[in-house]
Amino acid sequence: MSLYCGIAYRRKISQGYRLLSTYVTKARYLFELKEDDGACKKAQQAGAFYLFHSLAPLLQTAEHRYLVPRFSLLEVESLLHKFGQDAQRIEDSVLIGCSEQHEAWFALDLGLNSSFSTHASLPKSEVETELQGSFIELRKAIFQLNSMDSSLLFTAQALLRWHDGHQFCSKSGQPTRKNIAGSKRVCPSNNIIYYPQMAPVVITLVSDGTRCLLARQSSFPKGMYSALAGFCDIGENMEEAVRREVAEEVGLEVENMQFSASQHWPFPNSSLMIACHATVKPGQTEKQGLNSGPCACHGSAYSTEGSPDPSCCL
Ligand SMILES: NC(=O)C1=CN([C@@H]2O[C@H](COP(=O)(O)OP(=O)(O)OC[C@H]3O[C@@H](n4cnc5c(N)ncnc54)[C@H](O)[C@@H]3O)[C@@H](O)[C@H]2O)C=CC1
Ligand SMILES: [Mg+2]
Repeated sequence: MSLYCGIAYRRKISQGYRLLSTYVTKARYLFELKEDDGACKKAQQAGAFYLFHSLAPLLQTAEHRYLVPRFSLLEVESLLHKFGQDAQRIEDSVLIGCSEQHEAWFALDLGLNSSFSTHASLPKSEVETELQGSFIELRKAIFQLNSMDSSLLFTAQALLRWHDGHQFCSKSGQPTRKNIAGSKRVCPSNNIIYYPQMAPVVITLVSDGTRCLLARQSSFPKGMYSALAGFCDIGENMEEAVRREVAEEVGLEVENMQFSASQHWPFPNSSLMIACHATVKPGQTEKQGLNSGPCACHGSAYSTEGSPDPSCCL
């Protein structure tokens, strides 16, 4: 279906929302907010805002867990007013989801320099005092957040980071303009549309049927091992990326593979982590890293320096 037909179809269908599942109506509502600036602005009126400072989310502590406070549009406006800024800064916010009742959720970064040149970063510690919370690095907070909060904050951070890094058109050099939802940026001089991007990454647990292979990079903390991961090259499908990464990093040839699960991962930039299980032939389990040469560390993990650095254990 063409995009135009798709929108018309969705509008027509919207009259019959009640007949559709909650998930479908929610997905279509979010699509509408991404396409229609007026609808998205209206949704901000009754929406909820998650606040960030230089990509760190505002969190509050409660019994060894982090809570993620949300603010109404009025509360955000009043906060901005208190720090000498006007409500125009809210146009820097990005849509990150909505509730089943269609309360739209947005994220706004008060620390990044605003696209509106008059709006500088707000003072972090004064905002923290005012809001009775702390801006905490997301990586450090992950394990004290519930899964819904961490998924929303992952999305928010990735989107805020993408907008911060894509303020100019790579063809004309002119400033690009975001739509209200933040689902795209457009260059006014040539109408090129930029959409948020993420890089596909395969992460593969290799096995010979009885044992699994873990490896470590020299940048990992001591004692940390993981499955093999790598960015997909342009033109590759998932299967080719798995075969190449396993060959490159540990010198093994994959015989079979199976998709297992996937996850968005915002660090250090937005990736779509595609998790697979792969097997190598039982007779072909001699590993050969790029830097470490053949290894025969059956049963015990060891580390060599250098990167990429498959210190492995099969
Ligand atoms: N086992 C692991 O190494 C784990 C990795 N991850 C995630 O997977 C990602 C990929 O894993 P790596 O082993 O680092 O990948 P990798 O094995 O492909 O090596 C990284 C190198 O790939 C090149 N590269 C190609 N496309 C790139 C792109 N779009 N962005 C950045 N570099 C690119 C760069 O030269 C970079 O130094 C990591 O950034 C990390 O976020 C997550 C959990 C575990
Ligand atoms: Mg790798």
